[in-house]
Amino acid sequence: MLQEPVLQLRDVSKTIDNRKIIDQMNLDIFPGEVFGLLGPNGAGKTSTIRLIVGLTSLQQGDIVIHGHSIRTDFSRAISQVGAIIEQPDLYTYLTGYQNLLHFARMHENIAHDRIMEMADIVGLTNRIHDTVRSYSLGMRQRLGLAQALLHSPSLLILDEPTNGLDPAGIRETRDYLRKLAHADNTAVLISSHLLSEIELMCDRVGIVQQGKLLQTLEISELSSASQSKTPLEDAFLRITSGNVI
Ligand SMILES: Nc1ncnc2c1ncn2[C@@H]1O[C@H](COP(=O)(O)OP(=O)(O)OP(=O)(O)O)[C@@H](O)[C@H]1O
Repeated sequence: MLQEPVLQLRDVSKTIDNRKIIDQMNLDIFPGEVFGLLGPNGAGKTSTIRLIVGLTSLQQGDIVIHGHSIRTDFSRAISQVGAIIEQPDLYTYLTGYQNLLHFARMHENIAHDRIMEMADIVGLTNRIHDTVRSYSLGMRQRLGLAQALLHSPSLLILDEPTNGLDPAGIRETRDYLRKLAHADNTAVLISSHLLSEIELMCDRVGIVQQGKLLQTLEISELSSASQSKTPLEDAFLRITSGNVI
C-alpha cells in the first residue's frame, strides 16, 4: 500500500507482574482497511488496544497515530481516534441524545444535525430521546458506535464489536464498518476471538498469541489461494501450531 499508515506500533512490549503480556509488537494499519486482531482468550488483544488509546502506560516501544507519537503528543494522536473498549462509556440516566451531546461538547463543531445523522446511521432515531437505562445491550452498543464516530475519527478501534448484538445487528455493524473503511477511508481496528467475524468483516488479520503478533494475512488472498471452506481457520491453526481458539 502506498498510503502512510494511520497507526504504527513499533517494538511495543508490556510486562505486568513479571509476565510479558505484549511482546515486541510491530504493526502498521492503513486508511481504508478493516484490520482484525485475532487470538484466543488472553492472547493480548485487549491489552494492545488499551495501550493504543492510553488506558495503560506504554513501557517499551512507541505508538504513532497519524504521525503523532502517543509518548510525546498524546492529545493530538488521540484526537484522531474513536474507540469502544469493552463496554461503551455511557451515562444510563441520560437519553441517547444527551449522551451524544455530552460527547459532542468535548470536540469542536459537532452540531445537532451530525448527532441526528449518527443516530440514523446506527438505527436509533426512534429511541434517541429515551434514557439509556431503557436500552437493550445491542442498542447501547449502537449508541457507543455513534459516540465513537461522532467526531469523524480517522482511526476507529472496537474491542469485540459485535458482542451483544443480534444477527441483524451483527450484519448491519459489519456492513457499516466495511463501508466506513472502504468509502470514507477510515482505518478500522477490531479485536475478536471469532474466526467467522474476522473472515467476514476484515481485509487483513493479525494473529496474536501469548502477546506476540505471529503473522498478518490478507483475507482475500487466503480465500483465493485455498480450496478449503475454512481457509482462515486452517491458517490460524497452522500458525498457532494447532492451539484451538
Ligand atoms: N491489569 C492486569 N494485570 C495482570 N494481568 C493482566 C492485566 N491485564 C491483562 N492481563 C493479562 O494479560 C493477558 C492478555 O489479556 P488480554 O485481556 O489482553 O487478552 P485478550 O486477547 O483480549 O483476551 P480475551 O479474548 O479473553 O478478551 C492475559 O493473560 C491477562 O490475564
